[in-house]
Amino acid sequence: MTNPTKATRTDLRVAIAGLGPIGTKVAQALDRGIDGLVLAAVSAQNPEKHRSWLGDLATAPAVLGIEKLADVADIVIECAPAKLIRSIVAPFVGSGKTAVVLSAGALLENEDLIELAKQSGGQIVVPTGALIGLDAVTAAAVGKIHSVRMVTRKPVQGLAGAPYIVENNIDIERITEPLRIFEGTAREAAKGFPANLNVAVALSLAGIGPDRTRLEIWADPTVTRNIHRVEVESDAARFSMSIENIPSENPKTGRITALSVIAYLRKLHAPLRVGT
Ligand SMILES: NC(=O)C1=CN([C@@H]2O[C@H](COP(=O)(O)OP(=O)(O)OC[C@H]3O[C@@H](n4cnc5c(N)ncnc54)[C@H](O)[C@@H]3O)[C@@H](O)[C@H]2O)C=CC1
Ligand SMILES: O=C([O-])CC(=O)C(=O)O
Repeated sequence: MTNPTKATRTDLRVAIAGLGPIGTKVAQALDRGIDGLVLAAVSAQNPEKHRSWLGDLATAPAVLGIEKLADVADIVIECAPAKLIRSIVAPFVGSGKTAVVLSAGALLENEDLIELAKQSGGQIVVPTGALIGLDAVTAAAVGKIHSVRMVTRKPVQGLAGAPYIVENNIDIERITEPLRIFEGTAREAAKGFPANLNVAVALSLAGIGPDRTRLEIWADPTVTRNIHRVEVESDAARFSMSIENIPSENPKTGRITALSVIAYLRKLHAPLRVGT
């Protein structure tokens, strides 16, 4: 028997832009069922490549170009190459909808998207992703944060090909011990490592901004995980946190990133929300 007091609600329609390790896992989780949400559409560069597993889903989503997603969905999960951020996010936030942005580094060069969301009543959500503790950082930022420092260590294949490494002719392929390859701000890291250090930008947006958040990056042949250690000094608390991410099929991307998006989606209609 149905509960007569239970309000009826229309499911929110979710679109996924980019079917790499993040998009694939989130699509499968939505298909298995997340309360109040339905997977409406996906975008892929090469839809043919995904035909088999998409065909195994209980409910097949529409497969559309990124420019069509906002016609059929209320929320988009942007998990595509960073250069596509504007074409994915603008149609959603410009029509008062939500865009969950994984390519957080690219927000710094597309800050007007935040203004667009403000004008249109939309929202850009940067999930905690591959990082840890952004709830504590946003809480500390309500008071005064004095400093935020992050040290990242990645195996060589988690950094290979980054523009900063190529432009500076840094030879990391043959290193046998840890090598510090970068020291600077989160803004500088976003330019030099657009597909490797979104976490640094997410941290900076939660805290004291991309120009005051300091970062070191180490190429470390002795580790197999993407390791981030963060230290925060504030007038409310001093805290340090670290996370050791197991890489997904994309060595630059930790497995936990997709789980963070799924956790966010589960919270949207949950009767109990834990964490800010
Ligand atoms: N915020 C965070 O904590 C983290 C963010 N990221 C970022 O999230 C994004 C996605 O990560 P991954 O899934 O590992 O990336 P990926 O590069 O493995 O997958 C992206 C997918 O988008 C597809 N694509 C390319 N052009 C497309 C188009 N025009 N339309 C639709 N799809 C297109 C690609 O074929 C690929 O399958 C990246 O920008 C990555 O840097 C990754 C890890 C952590
Ligand atoms: O920030 C990123 O783009 C990815 C990352 O470091 C991780 O998954 O550990």
